[in-house]
Amino acid sequence: MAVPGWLSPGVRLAAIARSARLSGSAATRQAPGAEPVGQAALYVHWPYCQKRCSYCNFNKYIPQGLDEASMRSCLTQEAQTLIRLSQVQRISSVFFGGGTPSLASPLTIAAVLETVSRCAHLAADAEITLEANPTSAGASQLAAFRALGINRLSIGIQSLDDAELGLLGRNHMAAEALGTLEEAKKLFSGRTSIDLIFGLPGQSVASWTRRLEELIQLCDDHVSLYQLTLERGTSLFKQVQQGFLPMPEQEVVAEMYEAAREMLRAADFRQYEVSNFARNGALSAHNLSYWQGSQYIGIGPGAHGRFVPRGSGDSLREARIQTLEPDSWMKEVLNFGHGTRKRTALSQLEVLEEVLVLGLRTDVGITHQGAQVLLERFGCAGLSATDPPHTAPAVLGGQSSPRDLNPDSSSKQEATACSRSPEWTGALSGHLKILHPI
Ligand SMILES: C[S@@+](CC[C@H](N)C(=O)[O-])C[C@H]1O[C@@H](n2cnc3c(N)ncnc32)[C@H](O)[C@@H]1O
Ligand SMILES: C[S@@+](CC[C@H](N)C(=O)[O-])C[C@H]1O[C@@H](n2cnc3c(N)ncnc32)[C@H](O)[C@@H]1O
Ligand code: SF4
Repeated sequence: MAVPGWLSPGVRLAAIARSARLSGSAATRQAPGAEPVGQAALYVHWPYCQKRCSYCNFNKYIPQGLDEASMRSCLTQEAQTLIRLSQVQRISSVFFGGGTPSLASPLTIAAVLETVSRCAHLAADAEITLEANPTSAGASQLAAFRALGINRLSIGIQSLDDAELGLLGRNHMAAEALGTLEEAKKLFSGRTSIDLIFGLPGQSVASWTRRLEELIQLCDDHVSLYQLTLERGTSLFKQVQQGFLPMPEQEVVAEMYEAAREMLRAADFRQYEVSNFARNGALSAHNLSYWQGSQYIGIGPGAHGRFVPRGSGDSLREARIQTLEPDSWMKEVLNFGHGTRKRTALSQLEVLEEVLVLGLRTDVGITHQGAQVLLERFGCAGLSATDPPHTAPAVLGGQSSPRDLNPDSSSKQEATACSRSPEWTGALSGHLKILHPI
């Protein structure tokens, strides 16, 4: 299963399993995988931060003599190359993530948006998100970002406790976070999101819920809650390994999560994904498009993408990763027009697996209607999602059980075989009955 790690920061399987119980609530969104092929979401990675947080292993660098004009020109060049390669006519949403994209100059953000609008249709009301760190440097430009077209802001508040912020190695204090939130709510009313982390060393259920209660009084209409993941290679990981910091027990962390869900529900938030809560319909269109299995293009160092490179005559969706290190990435963009380091053609079965796993993260889950669309889209029209598993001889090199149906190979020939295989459909049917037992 090749779902990128960044899709689930801090969320463990236990939490996913818990949230699967949500499956089956009001199905108002588009069926998974039903996105028109002529459109994609666009992710733009800004790889720089002012300081390394103690827990973070995302692709980020502390800049030394950053040449922002070159970075800008490479981002626009890569956006142009990959949008053309995908042949999409419409970009449905744009997300500037990082790293700390609020440290980029408004000129850079504007240049990327201008290029996107030149290469494809970007609707005036398309969701365009920027992640901001609540430092004075990050917050000072918010009005400028709003003016150039950013219409959703995601603020990395993480905690309202200064001691916890110190432990996390953040370079902001709780007061700055609250100041940035106030400012953001004026500029991005109804479209300001906050990120919080729970399950920190030394944190108790009581200290977590007290701070969360405070934030629920002050926040806007979107909250993301991430359980801390101890990532190898981070300084927090080392401190915990060496016994200097005690991690809370898993049961305590589970209690934190359940308590937070309850509090947010009481404040009219809908939990629409394992880690995400929205009220007044403020669901993130961009992040939803990941969970719905839509195409997305990733530009910038280390960005991930999932799209069909129709411009080169291909018809299979590819998982793409851009070169991680910014200077190497820039050289590649200058030489080739893009810095794609890894391309993996995905078989239809692999795409379907991703769609199923990601769909399970949402409250809508995998519905019968969505399953039908999937079956039709992946070449199995006419077979019902509730058909019993077939037992005919396997086509996939002797594999016969659902668990085995995960071919590493992604050759086009095999993908075609997969899509028509009765075993494949049977495996899917079996899964669907488990996932959505209405
Ligand atoms: C990679 S950051 C980028 C945005 C911005 N620089 C910030 O720190 O908010 C996006 C989100 O991932 C979260 N994150 C990063 N590492 C994490 C970890 N080890 N466990 C849980 N969440 C993590 C961050 O806290 C943040 O809310
Ligand atoms: C953890 S999510 C936080 C989203 C936020 N809570 C919101 O509601 O908008 C955002 C982070 O995931 C990572 N990310 C998102 N899309 C990505 C992509 N296509 N390629 C690489 N990283 C991505 C980036 O590090 C980004 O900072
Ligand atoms: S500011 Fe965000 S991206 Fe940068 S190190 Fe901290 S958590 Fe990671």
